[in-house]
Amino acid sequence: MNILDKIIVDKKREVILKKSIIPVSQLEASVFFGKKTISLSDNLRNSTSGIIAEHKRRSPSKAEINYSFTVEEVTKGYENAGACGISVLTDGKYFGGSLDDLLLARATVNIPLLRKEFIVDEYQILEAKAHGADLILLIAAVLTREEIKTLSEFAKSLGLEVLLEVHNQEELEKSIMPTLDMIGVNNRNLKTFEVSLDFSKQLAAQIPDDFVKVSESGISSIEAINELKPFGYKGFLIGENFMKTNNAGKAATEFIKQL
Ligand SMILES: O=P(O)(O)OC[C@@H](O)[C@@H](O)c1c[nH]c2ccccc12
Repeated sequence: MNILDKIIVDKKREVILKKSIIPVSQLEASVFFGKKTISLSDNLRNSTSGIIAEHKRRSPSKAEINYSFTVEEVTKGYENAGACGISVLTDGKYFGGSLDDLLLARATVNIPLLRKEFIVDEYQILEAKAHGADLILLIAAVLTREEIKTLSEFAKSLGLEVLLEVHNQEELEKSIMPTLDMIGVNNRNLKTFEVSLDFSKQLAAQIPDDFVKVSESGISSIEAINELKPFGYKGFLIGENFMKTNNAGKAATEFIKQL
């Protein structure tokens, strides 16, 4: 079994357990159900930098990136740096994140927040809304077209935007539908961890213009962004490059200043 399959098996068990402990009615009682969300796609369309900065403590490909920051200092730093939005990893087992991280981020910043999670069930979208997210991620590699449709429609019904992540042409072709706002090409193969900007470059032309194009992972230089922009990319998701420093906010500030 590859790592992605393992994560999904664990995630499905986790969702079953959580559903039995926290009922939907409790999630729906959250103050965030009465609040409007902020649009990341609008921010990206109107930005010259397009940076979506990620809060990421560790990953399956890197045992430890950084455990010494608080969520507040990282997210405040990203907001002050001029990021268009922030991605918050909420998976615990593989990424060391939590829904509390999302809640703390929401209490700290006023820019769009992505719940970065392996979403397999509508329940997780309710959790995202209940903890202050503005958008969710759907990963084409682990969902059928029917699932992408149901989950994205559900997200939209709650006012959340949808970023759909693909890694190859087949995933892209099966996924295109009007309930998506942004399409992200992951430069990292989640099954093998191979990273190359070529994945973004190769798929760009096949992404219809109605979706904001986002390039995700393995971006660590201004040159990389300048290479990707001519392919139509408006958003750039960066985690490790900021989180591995001793001041993520400062690293993001210095990066964005050059764009
Ligand atoms: O740290 P990086 O290489 O800058 O990557 C950030 C982000 O793209 C990556 O964390 C990511 C992209 N898609 C995902 C899906 C699940 C978990 C994590 C991810």
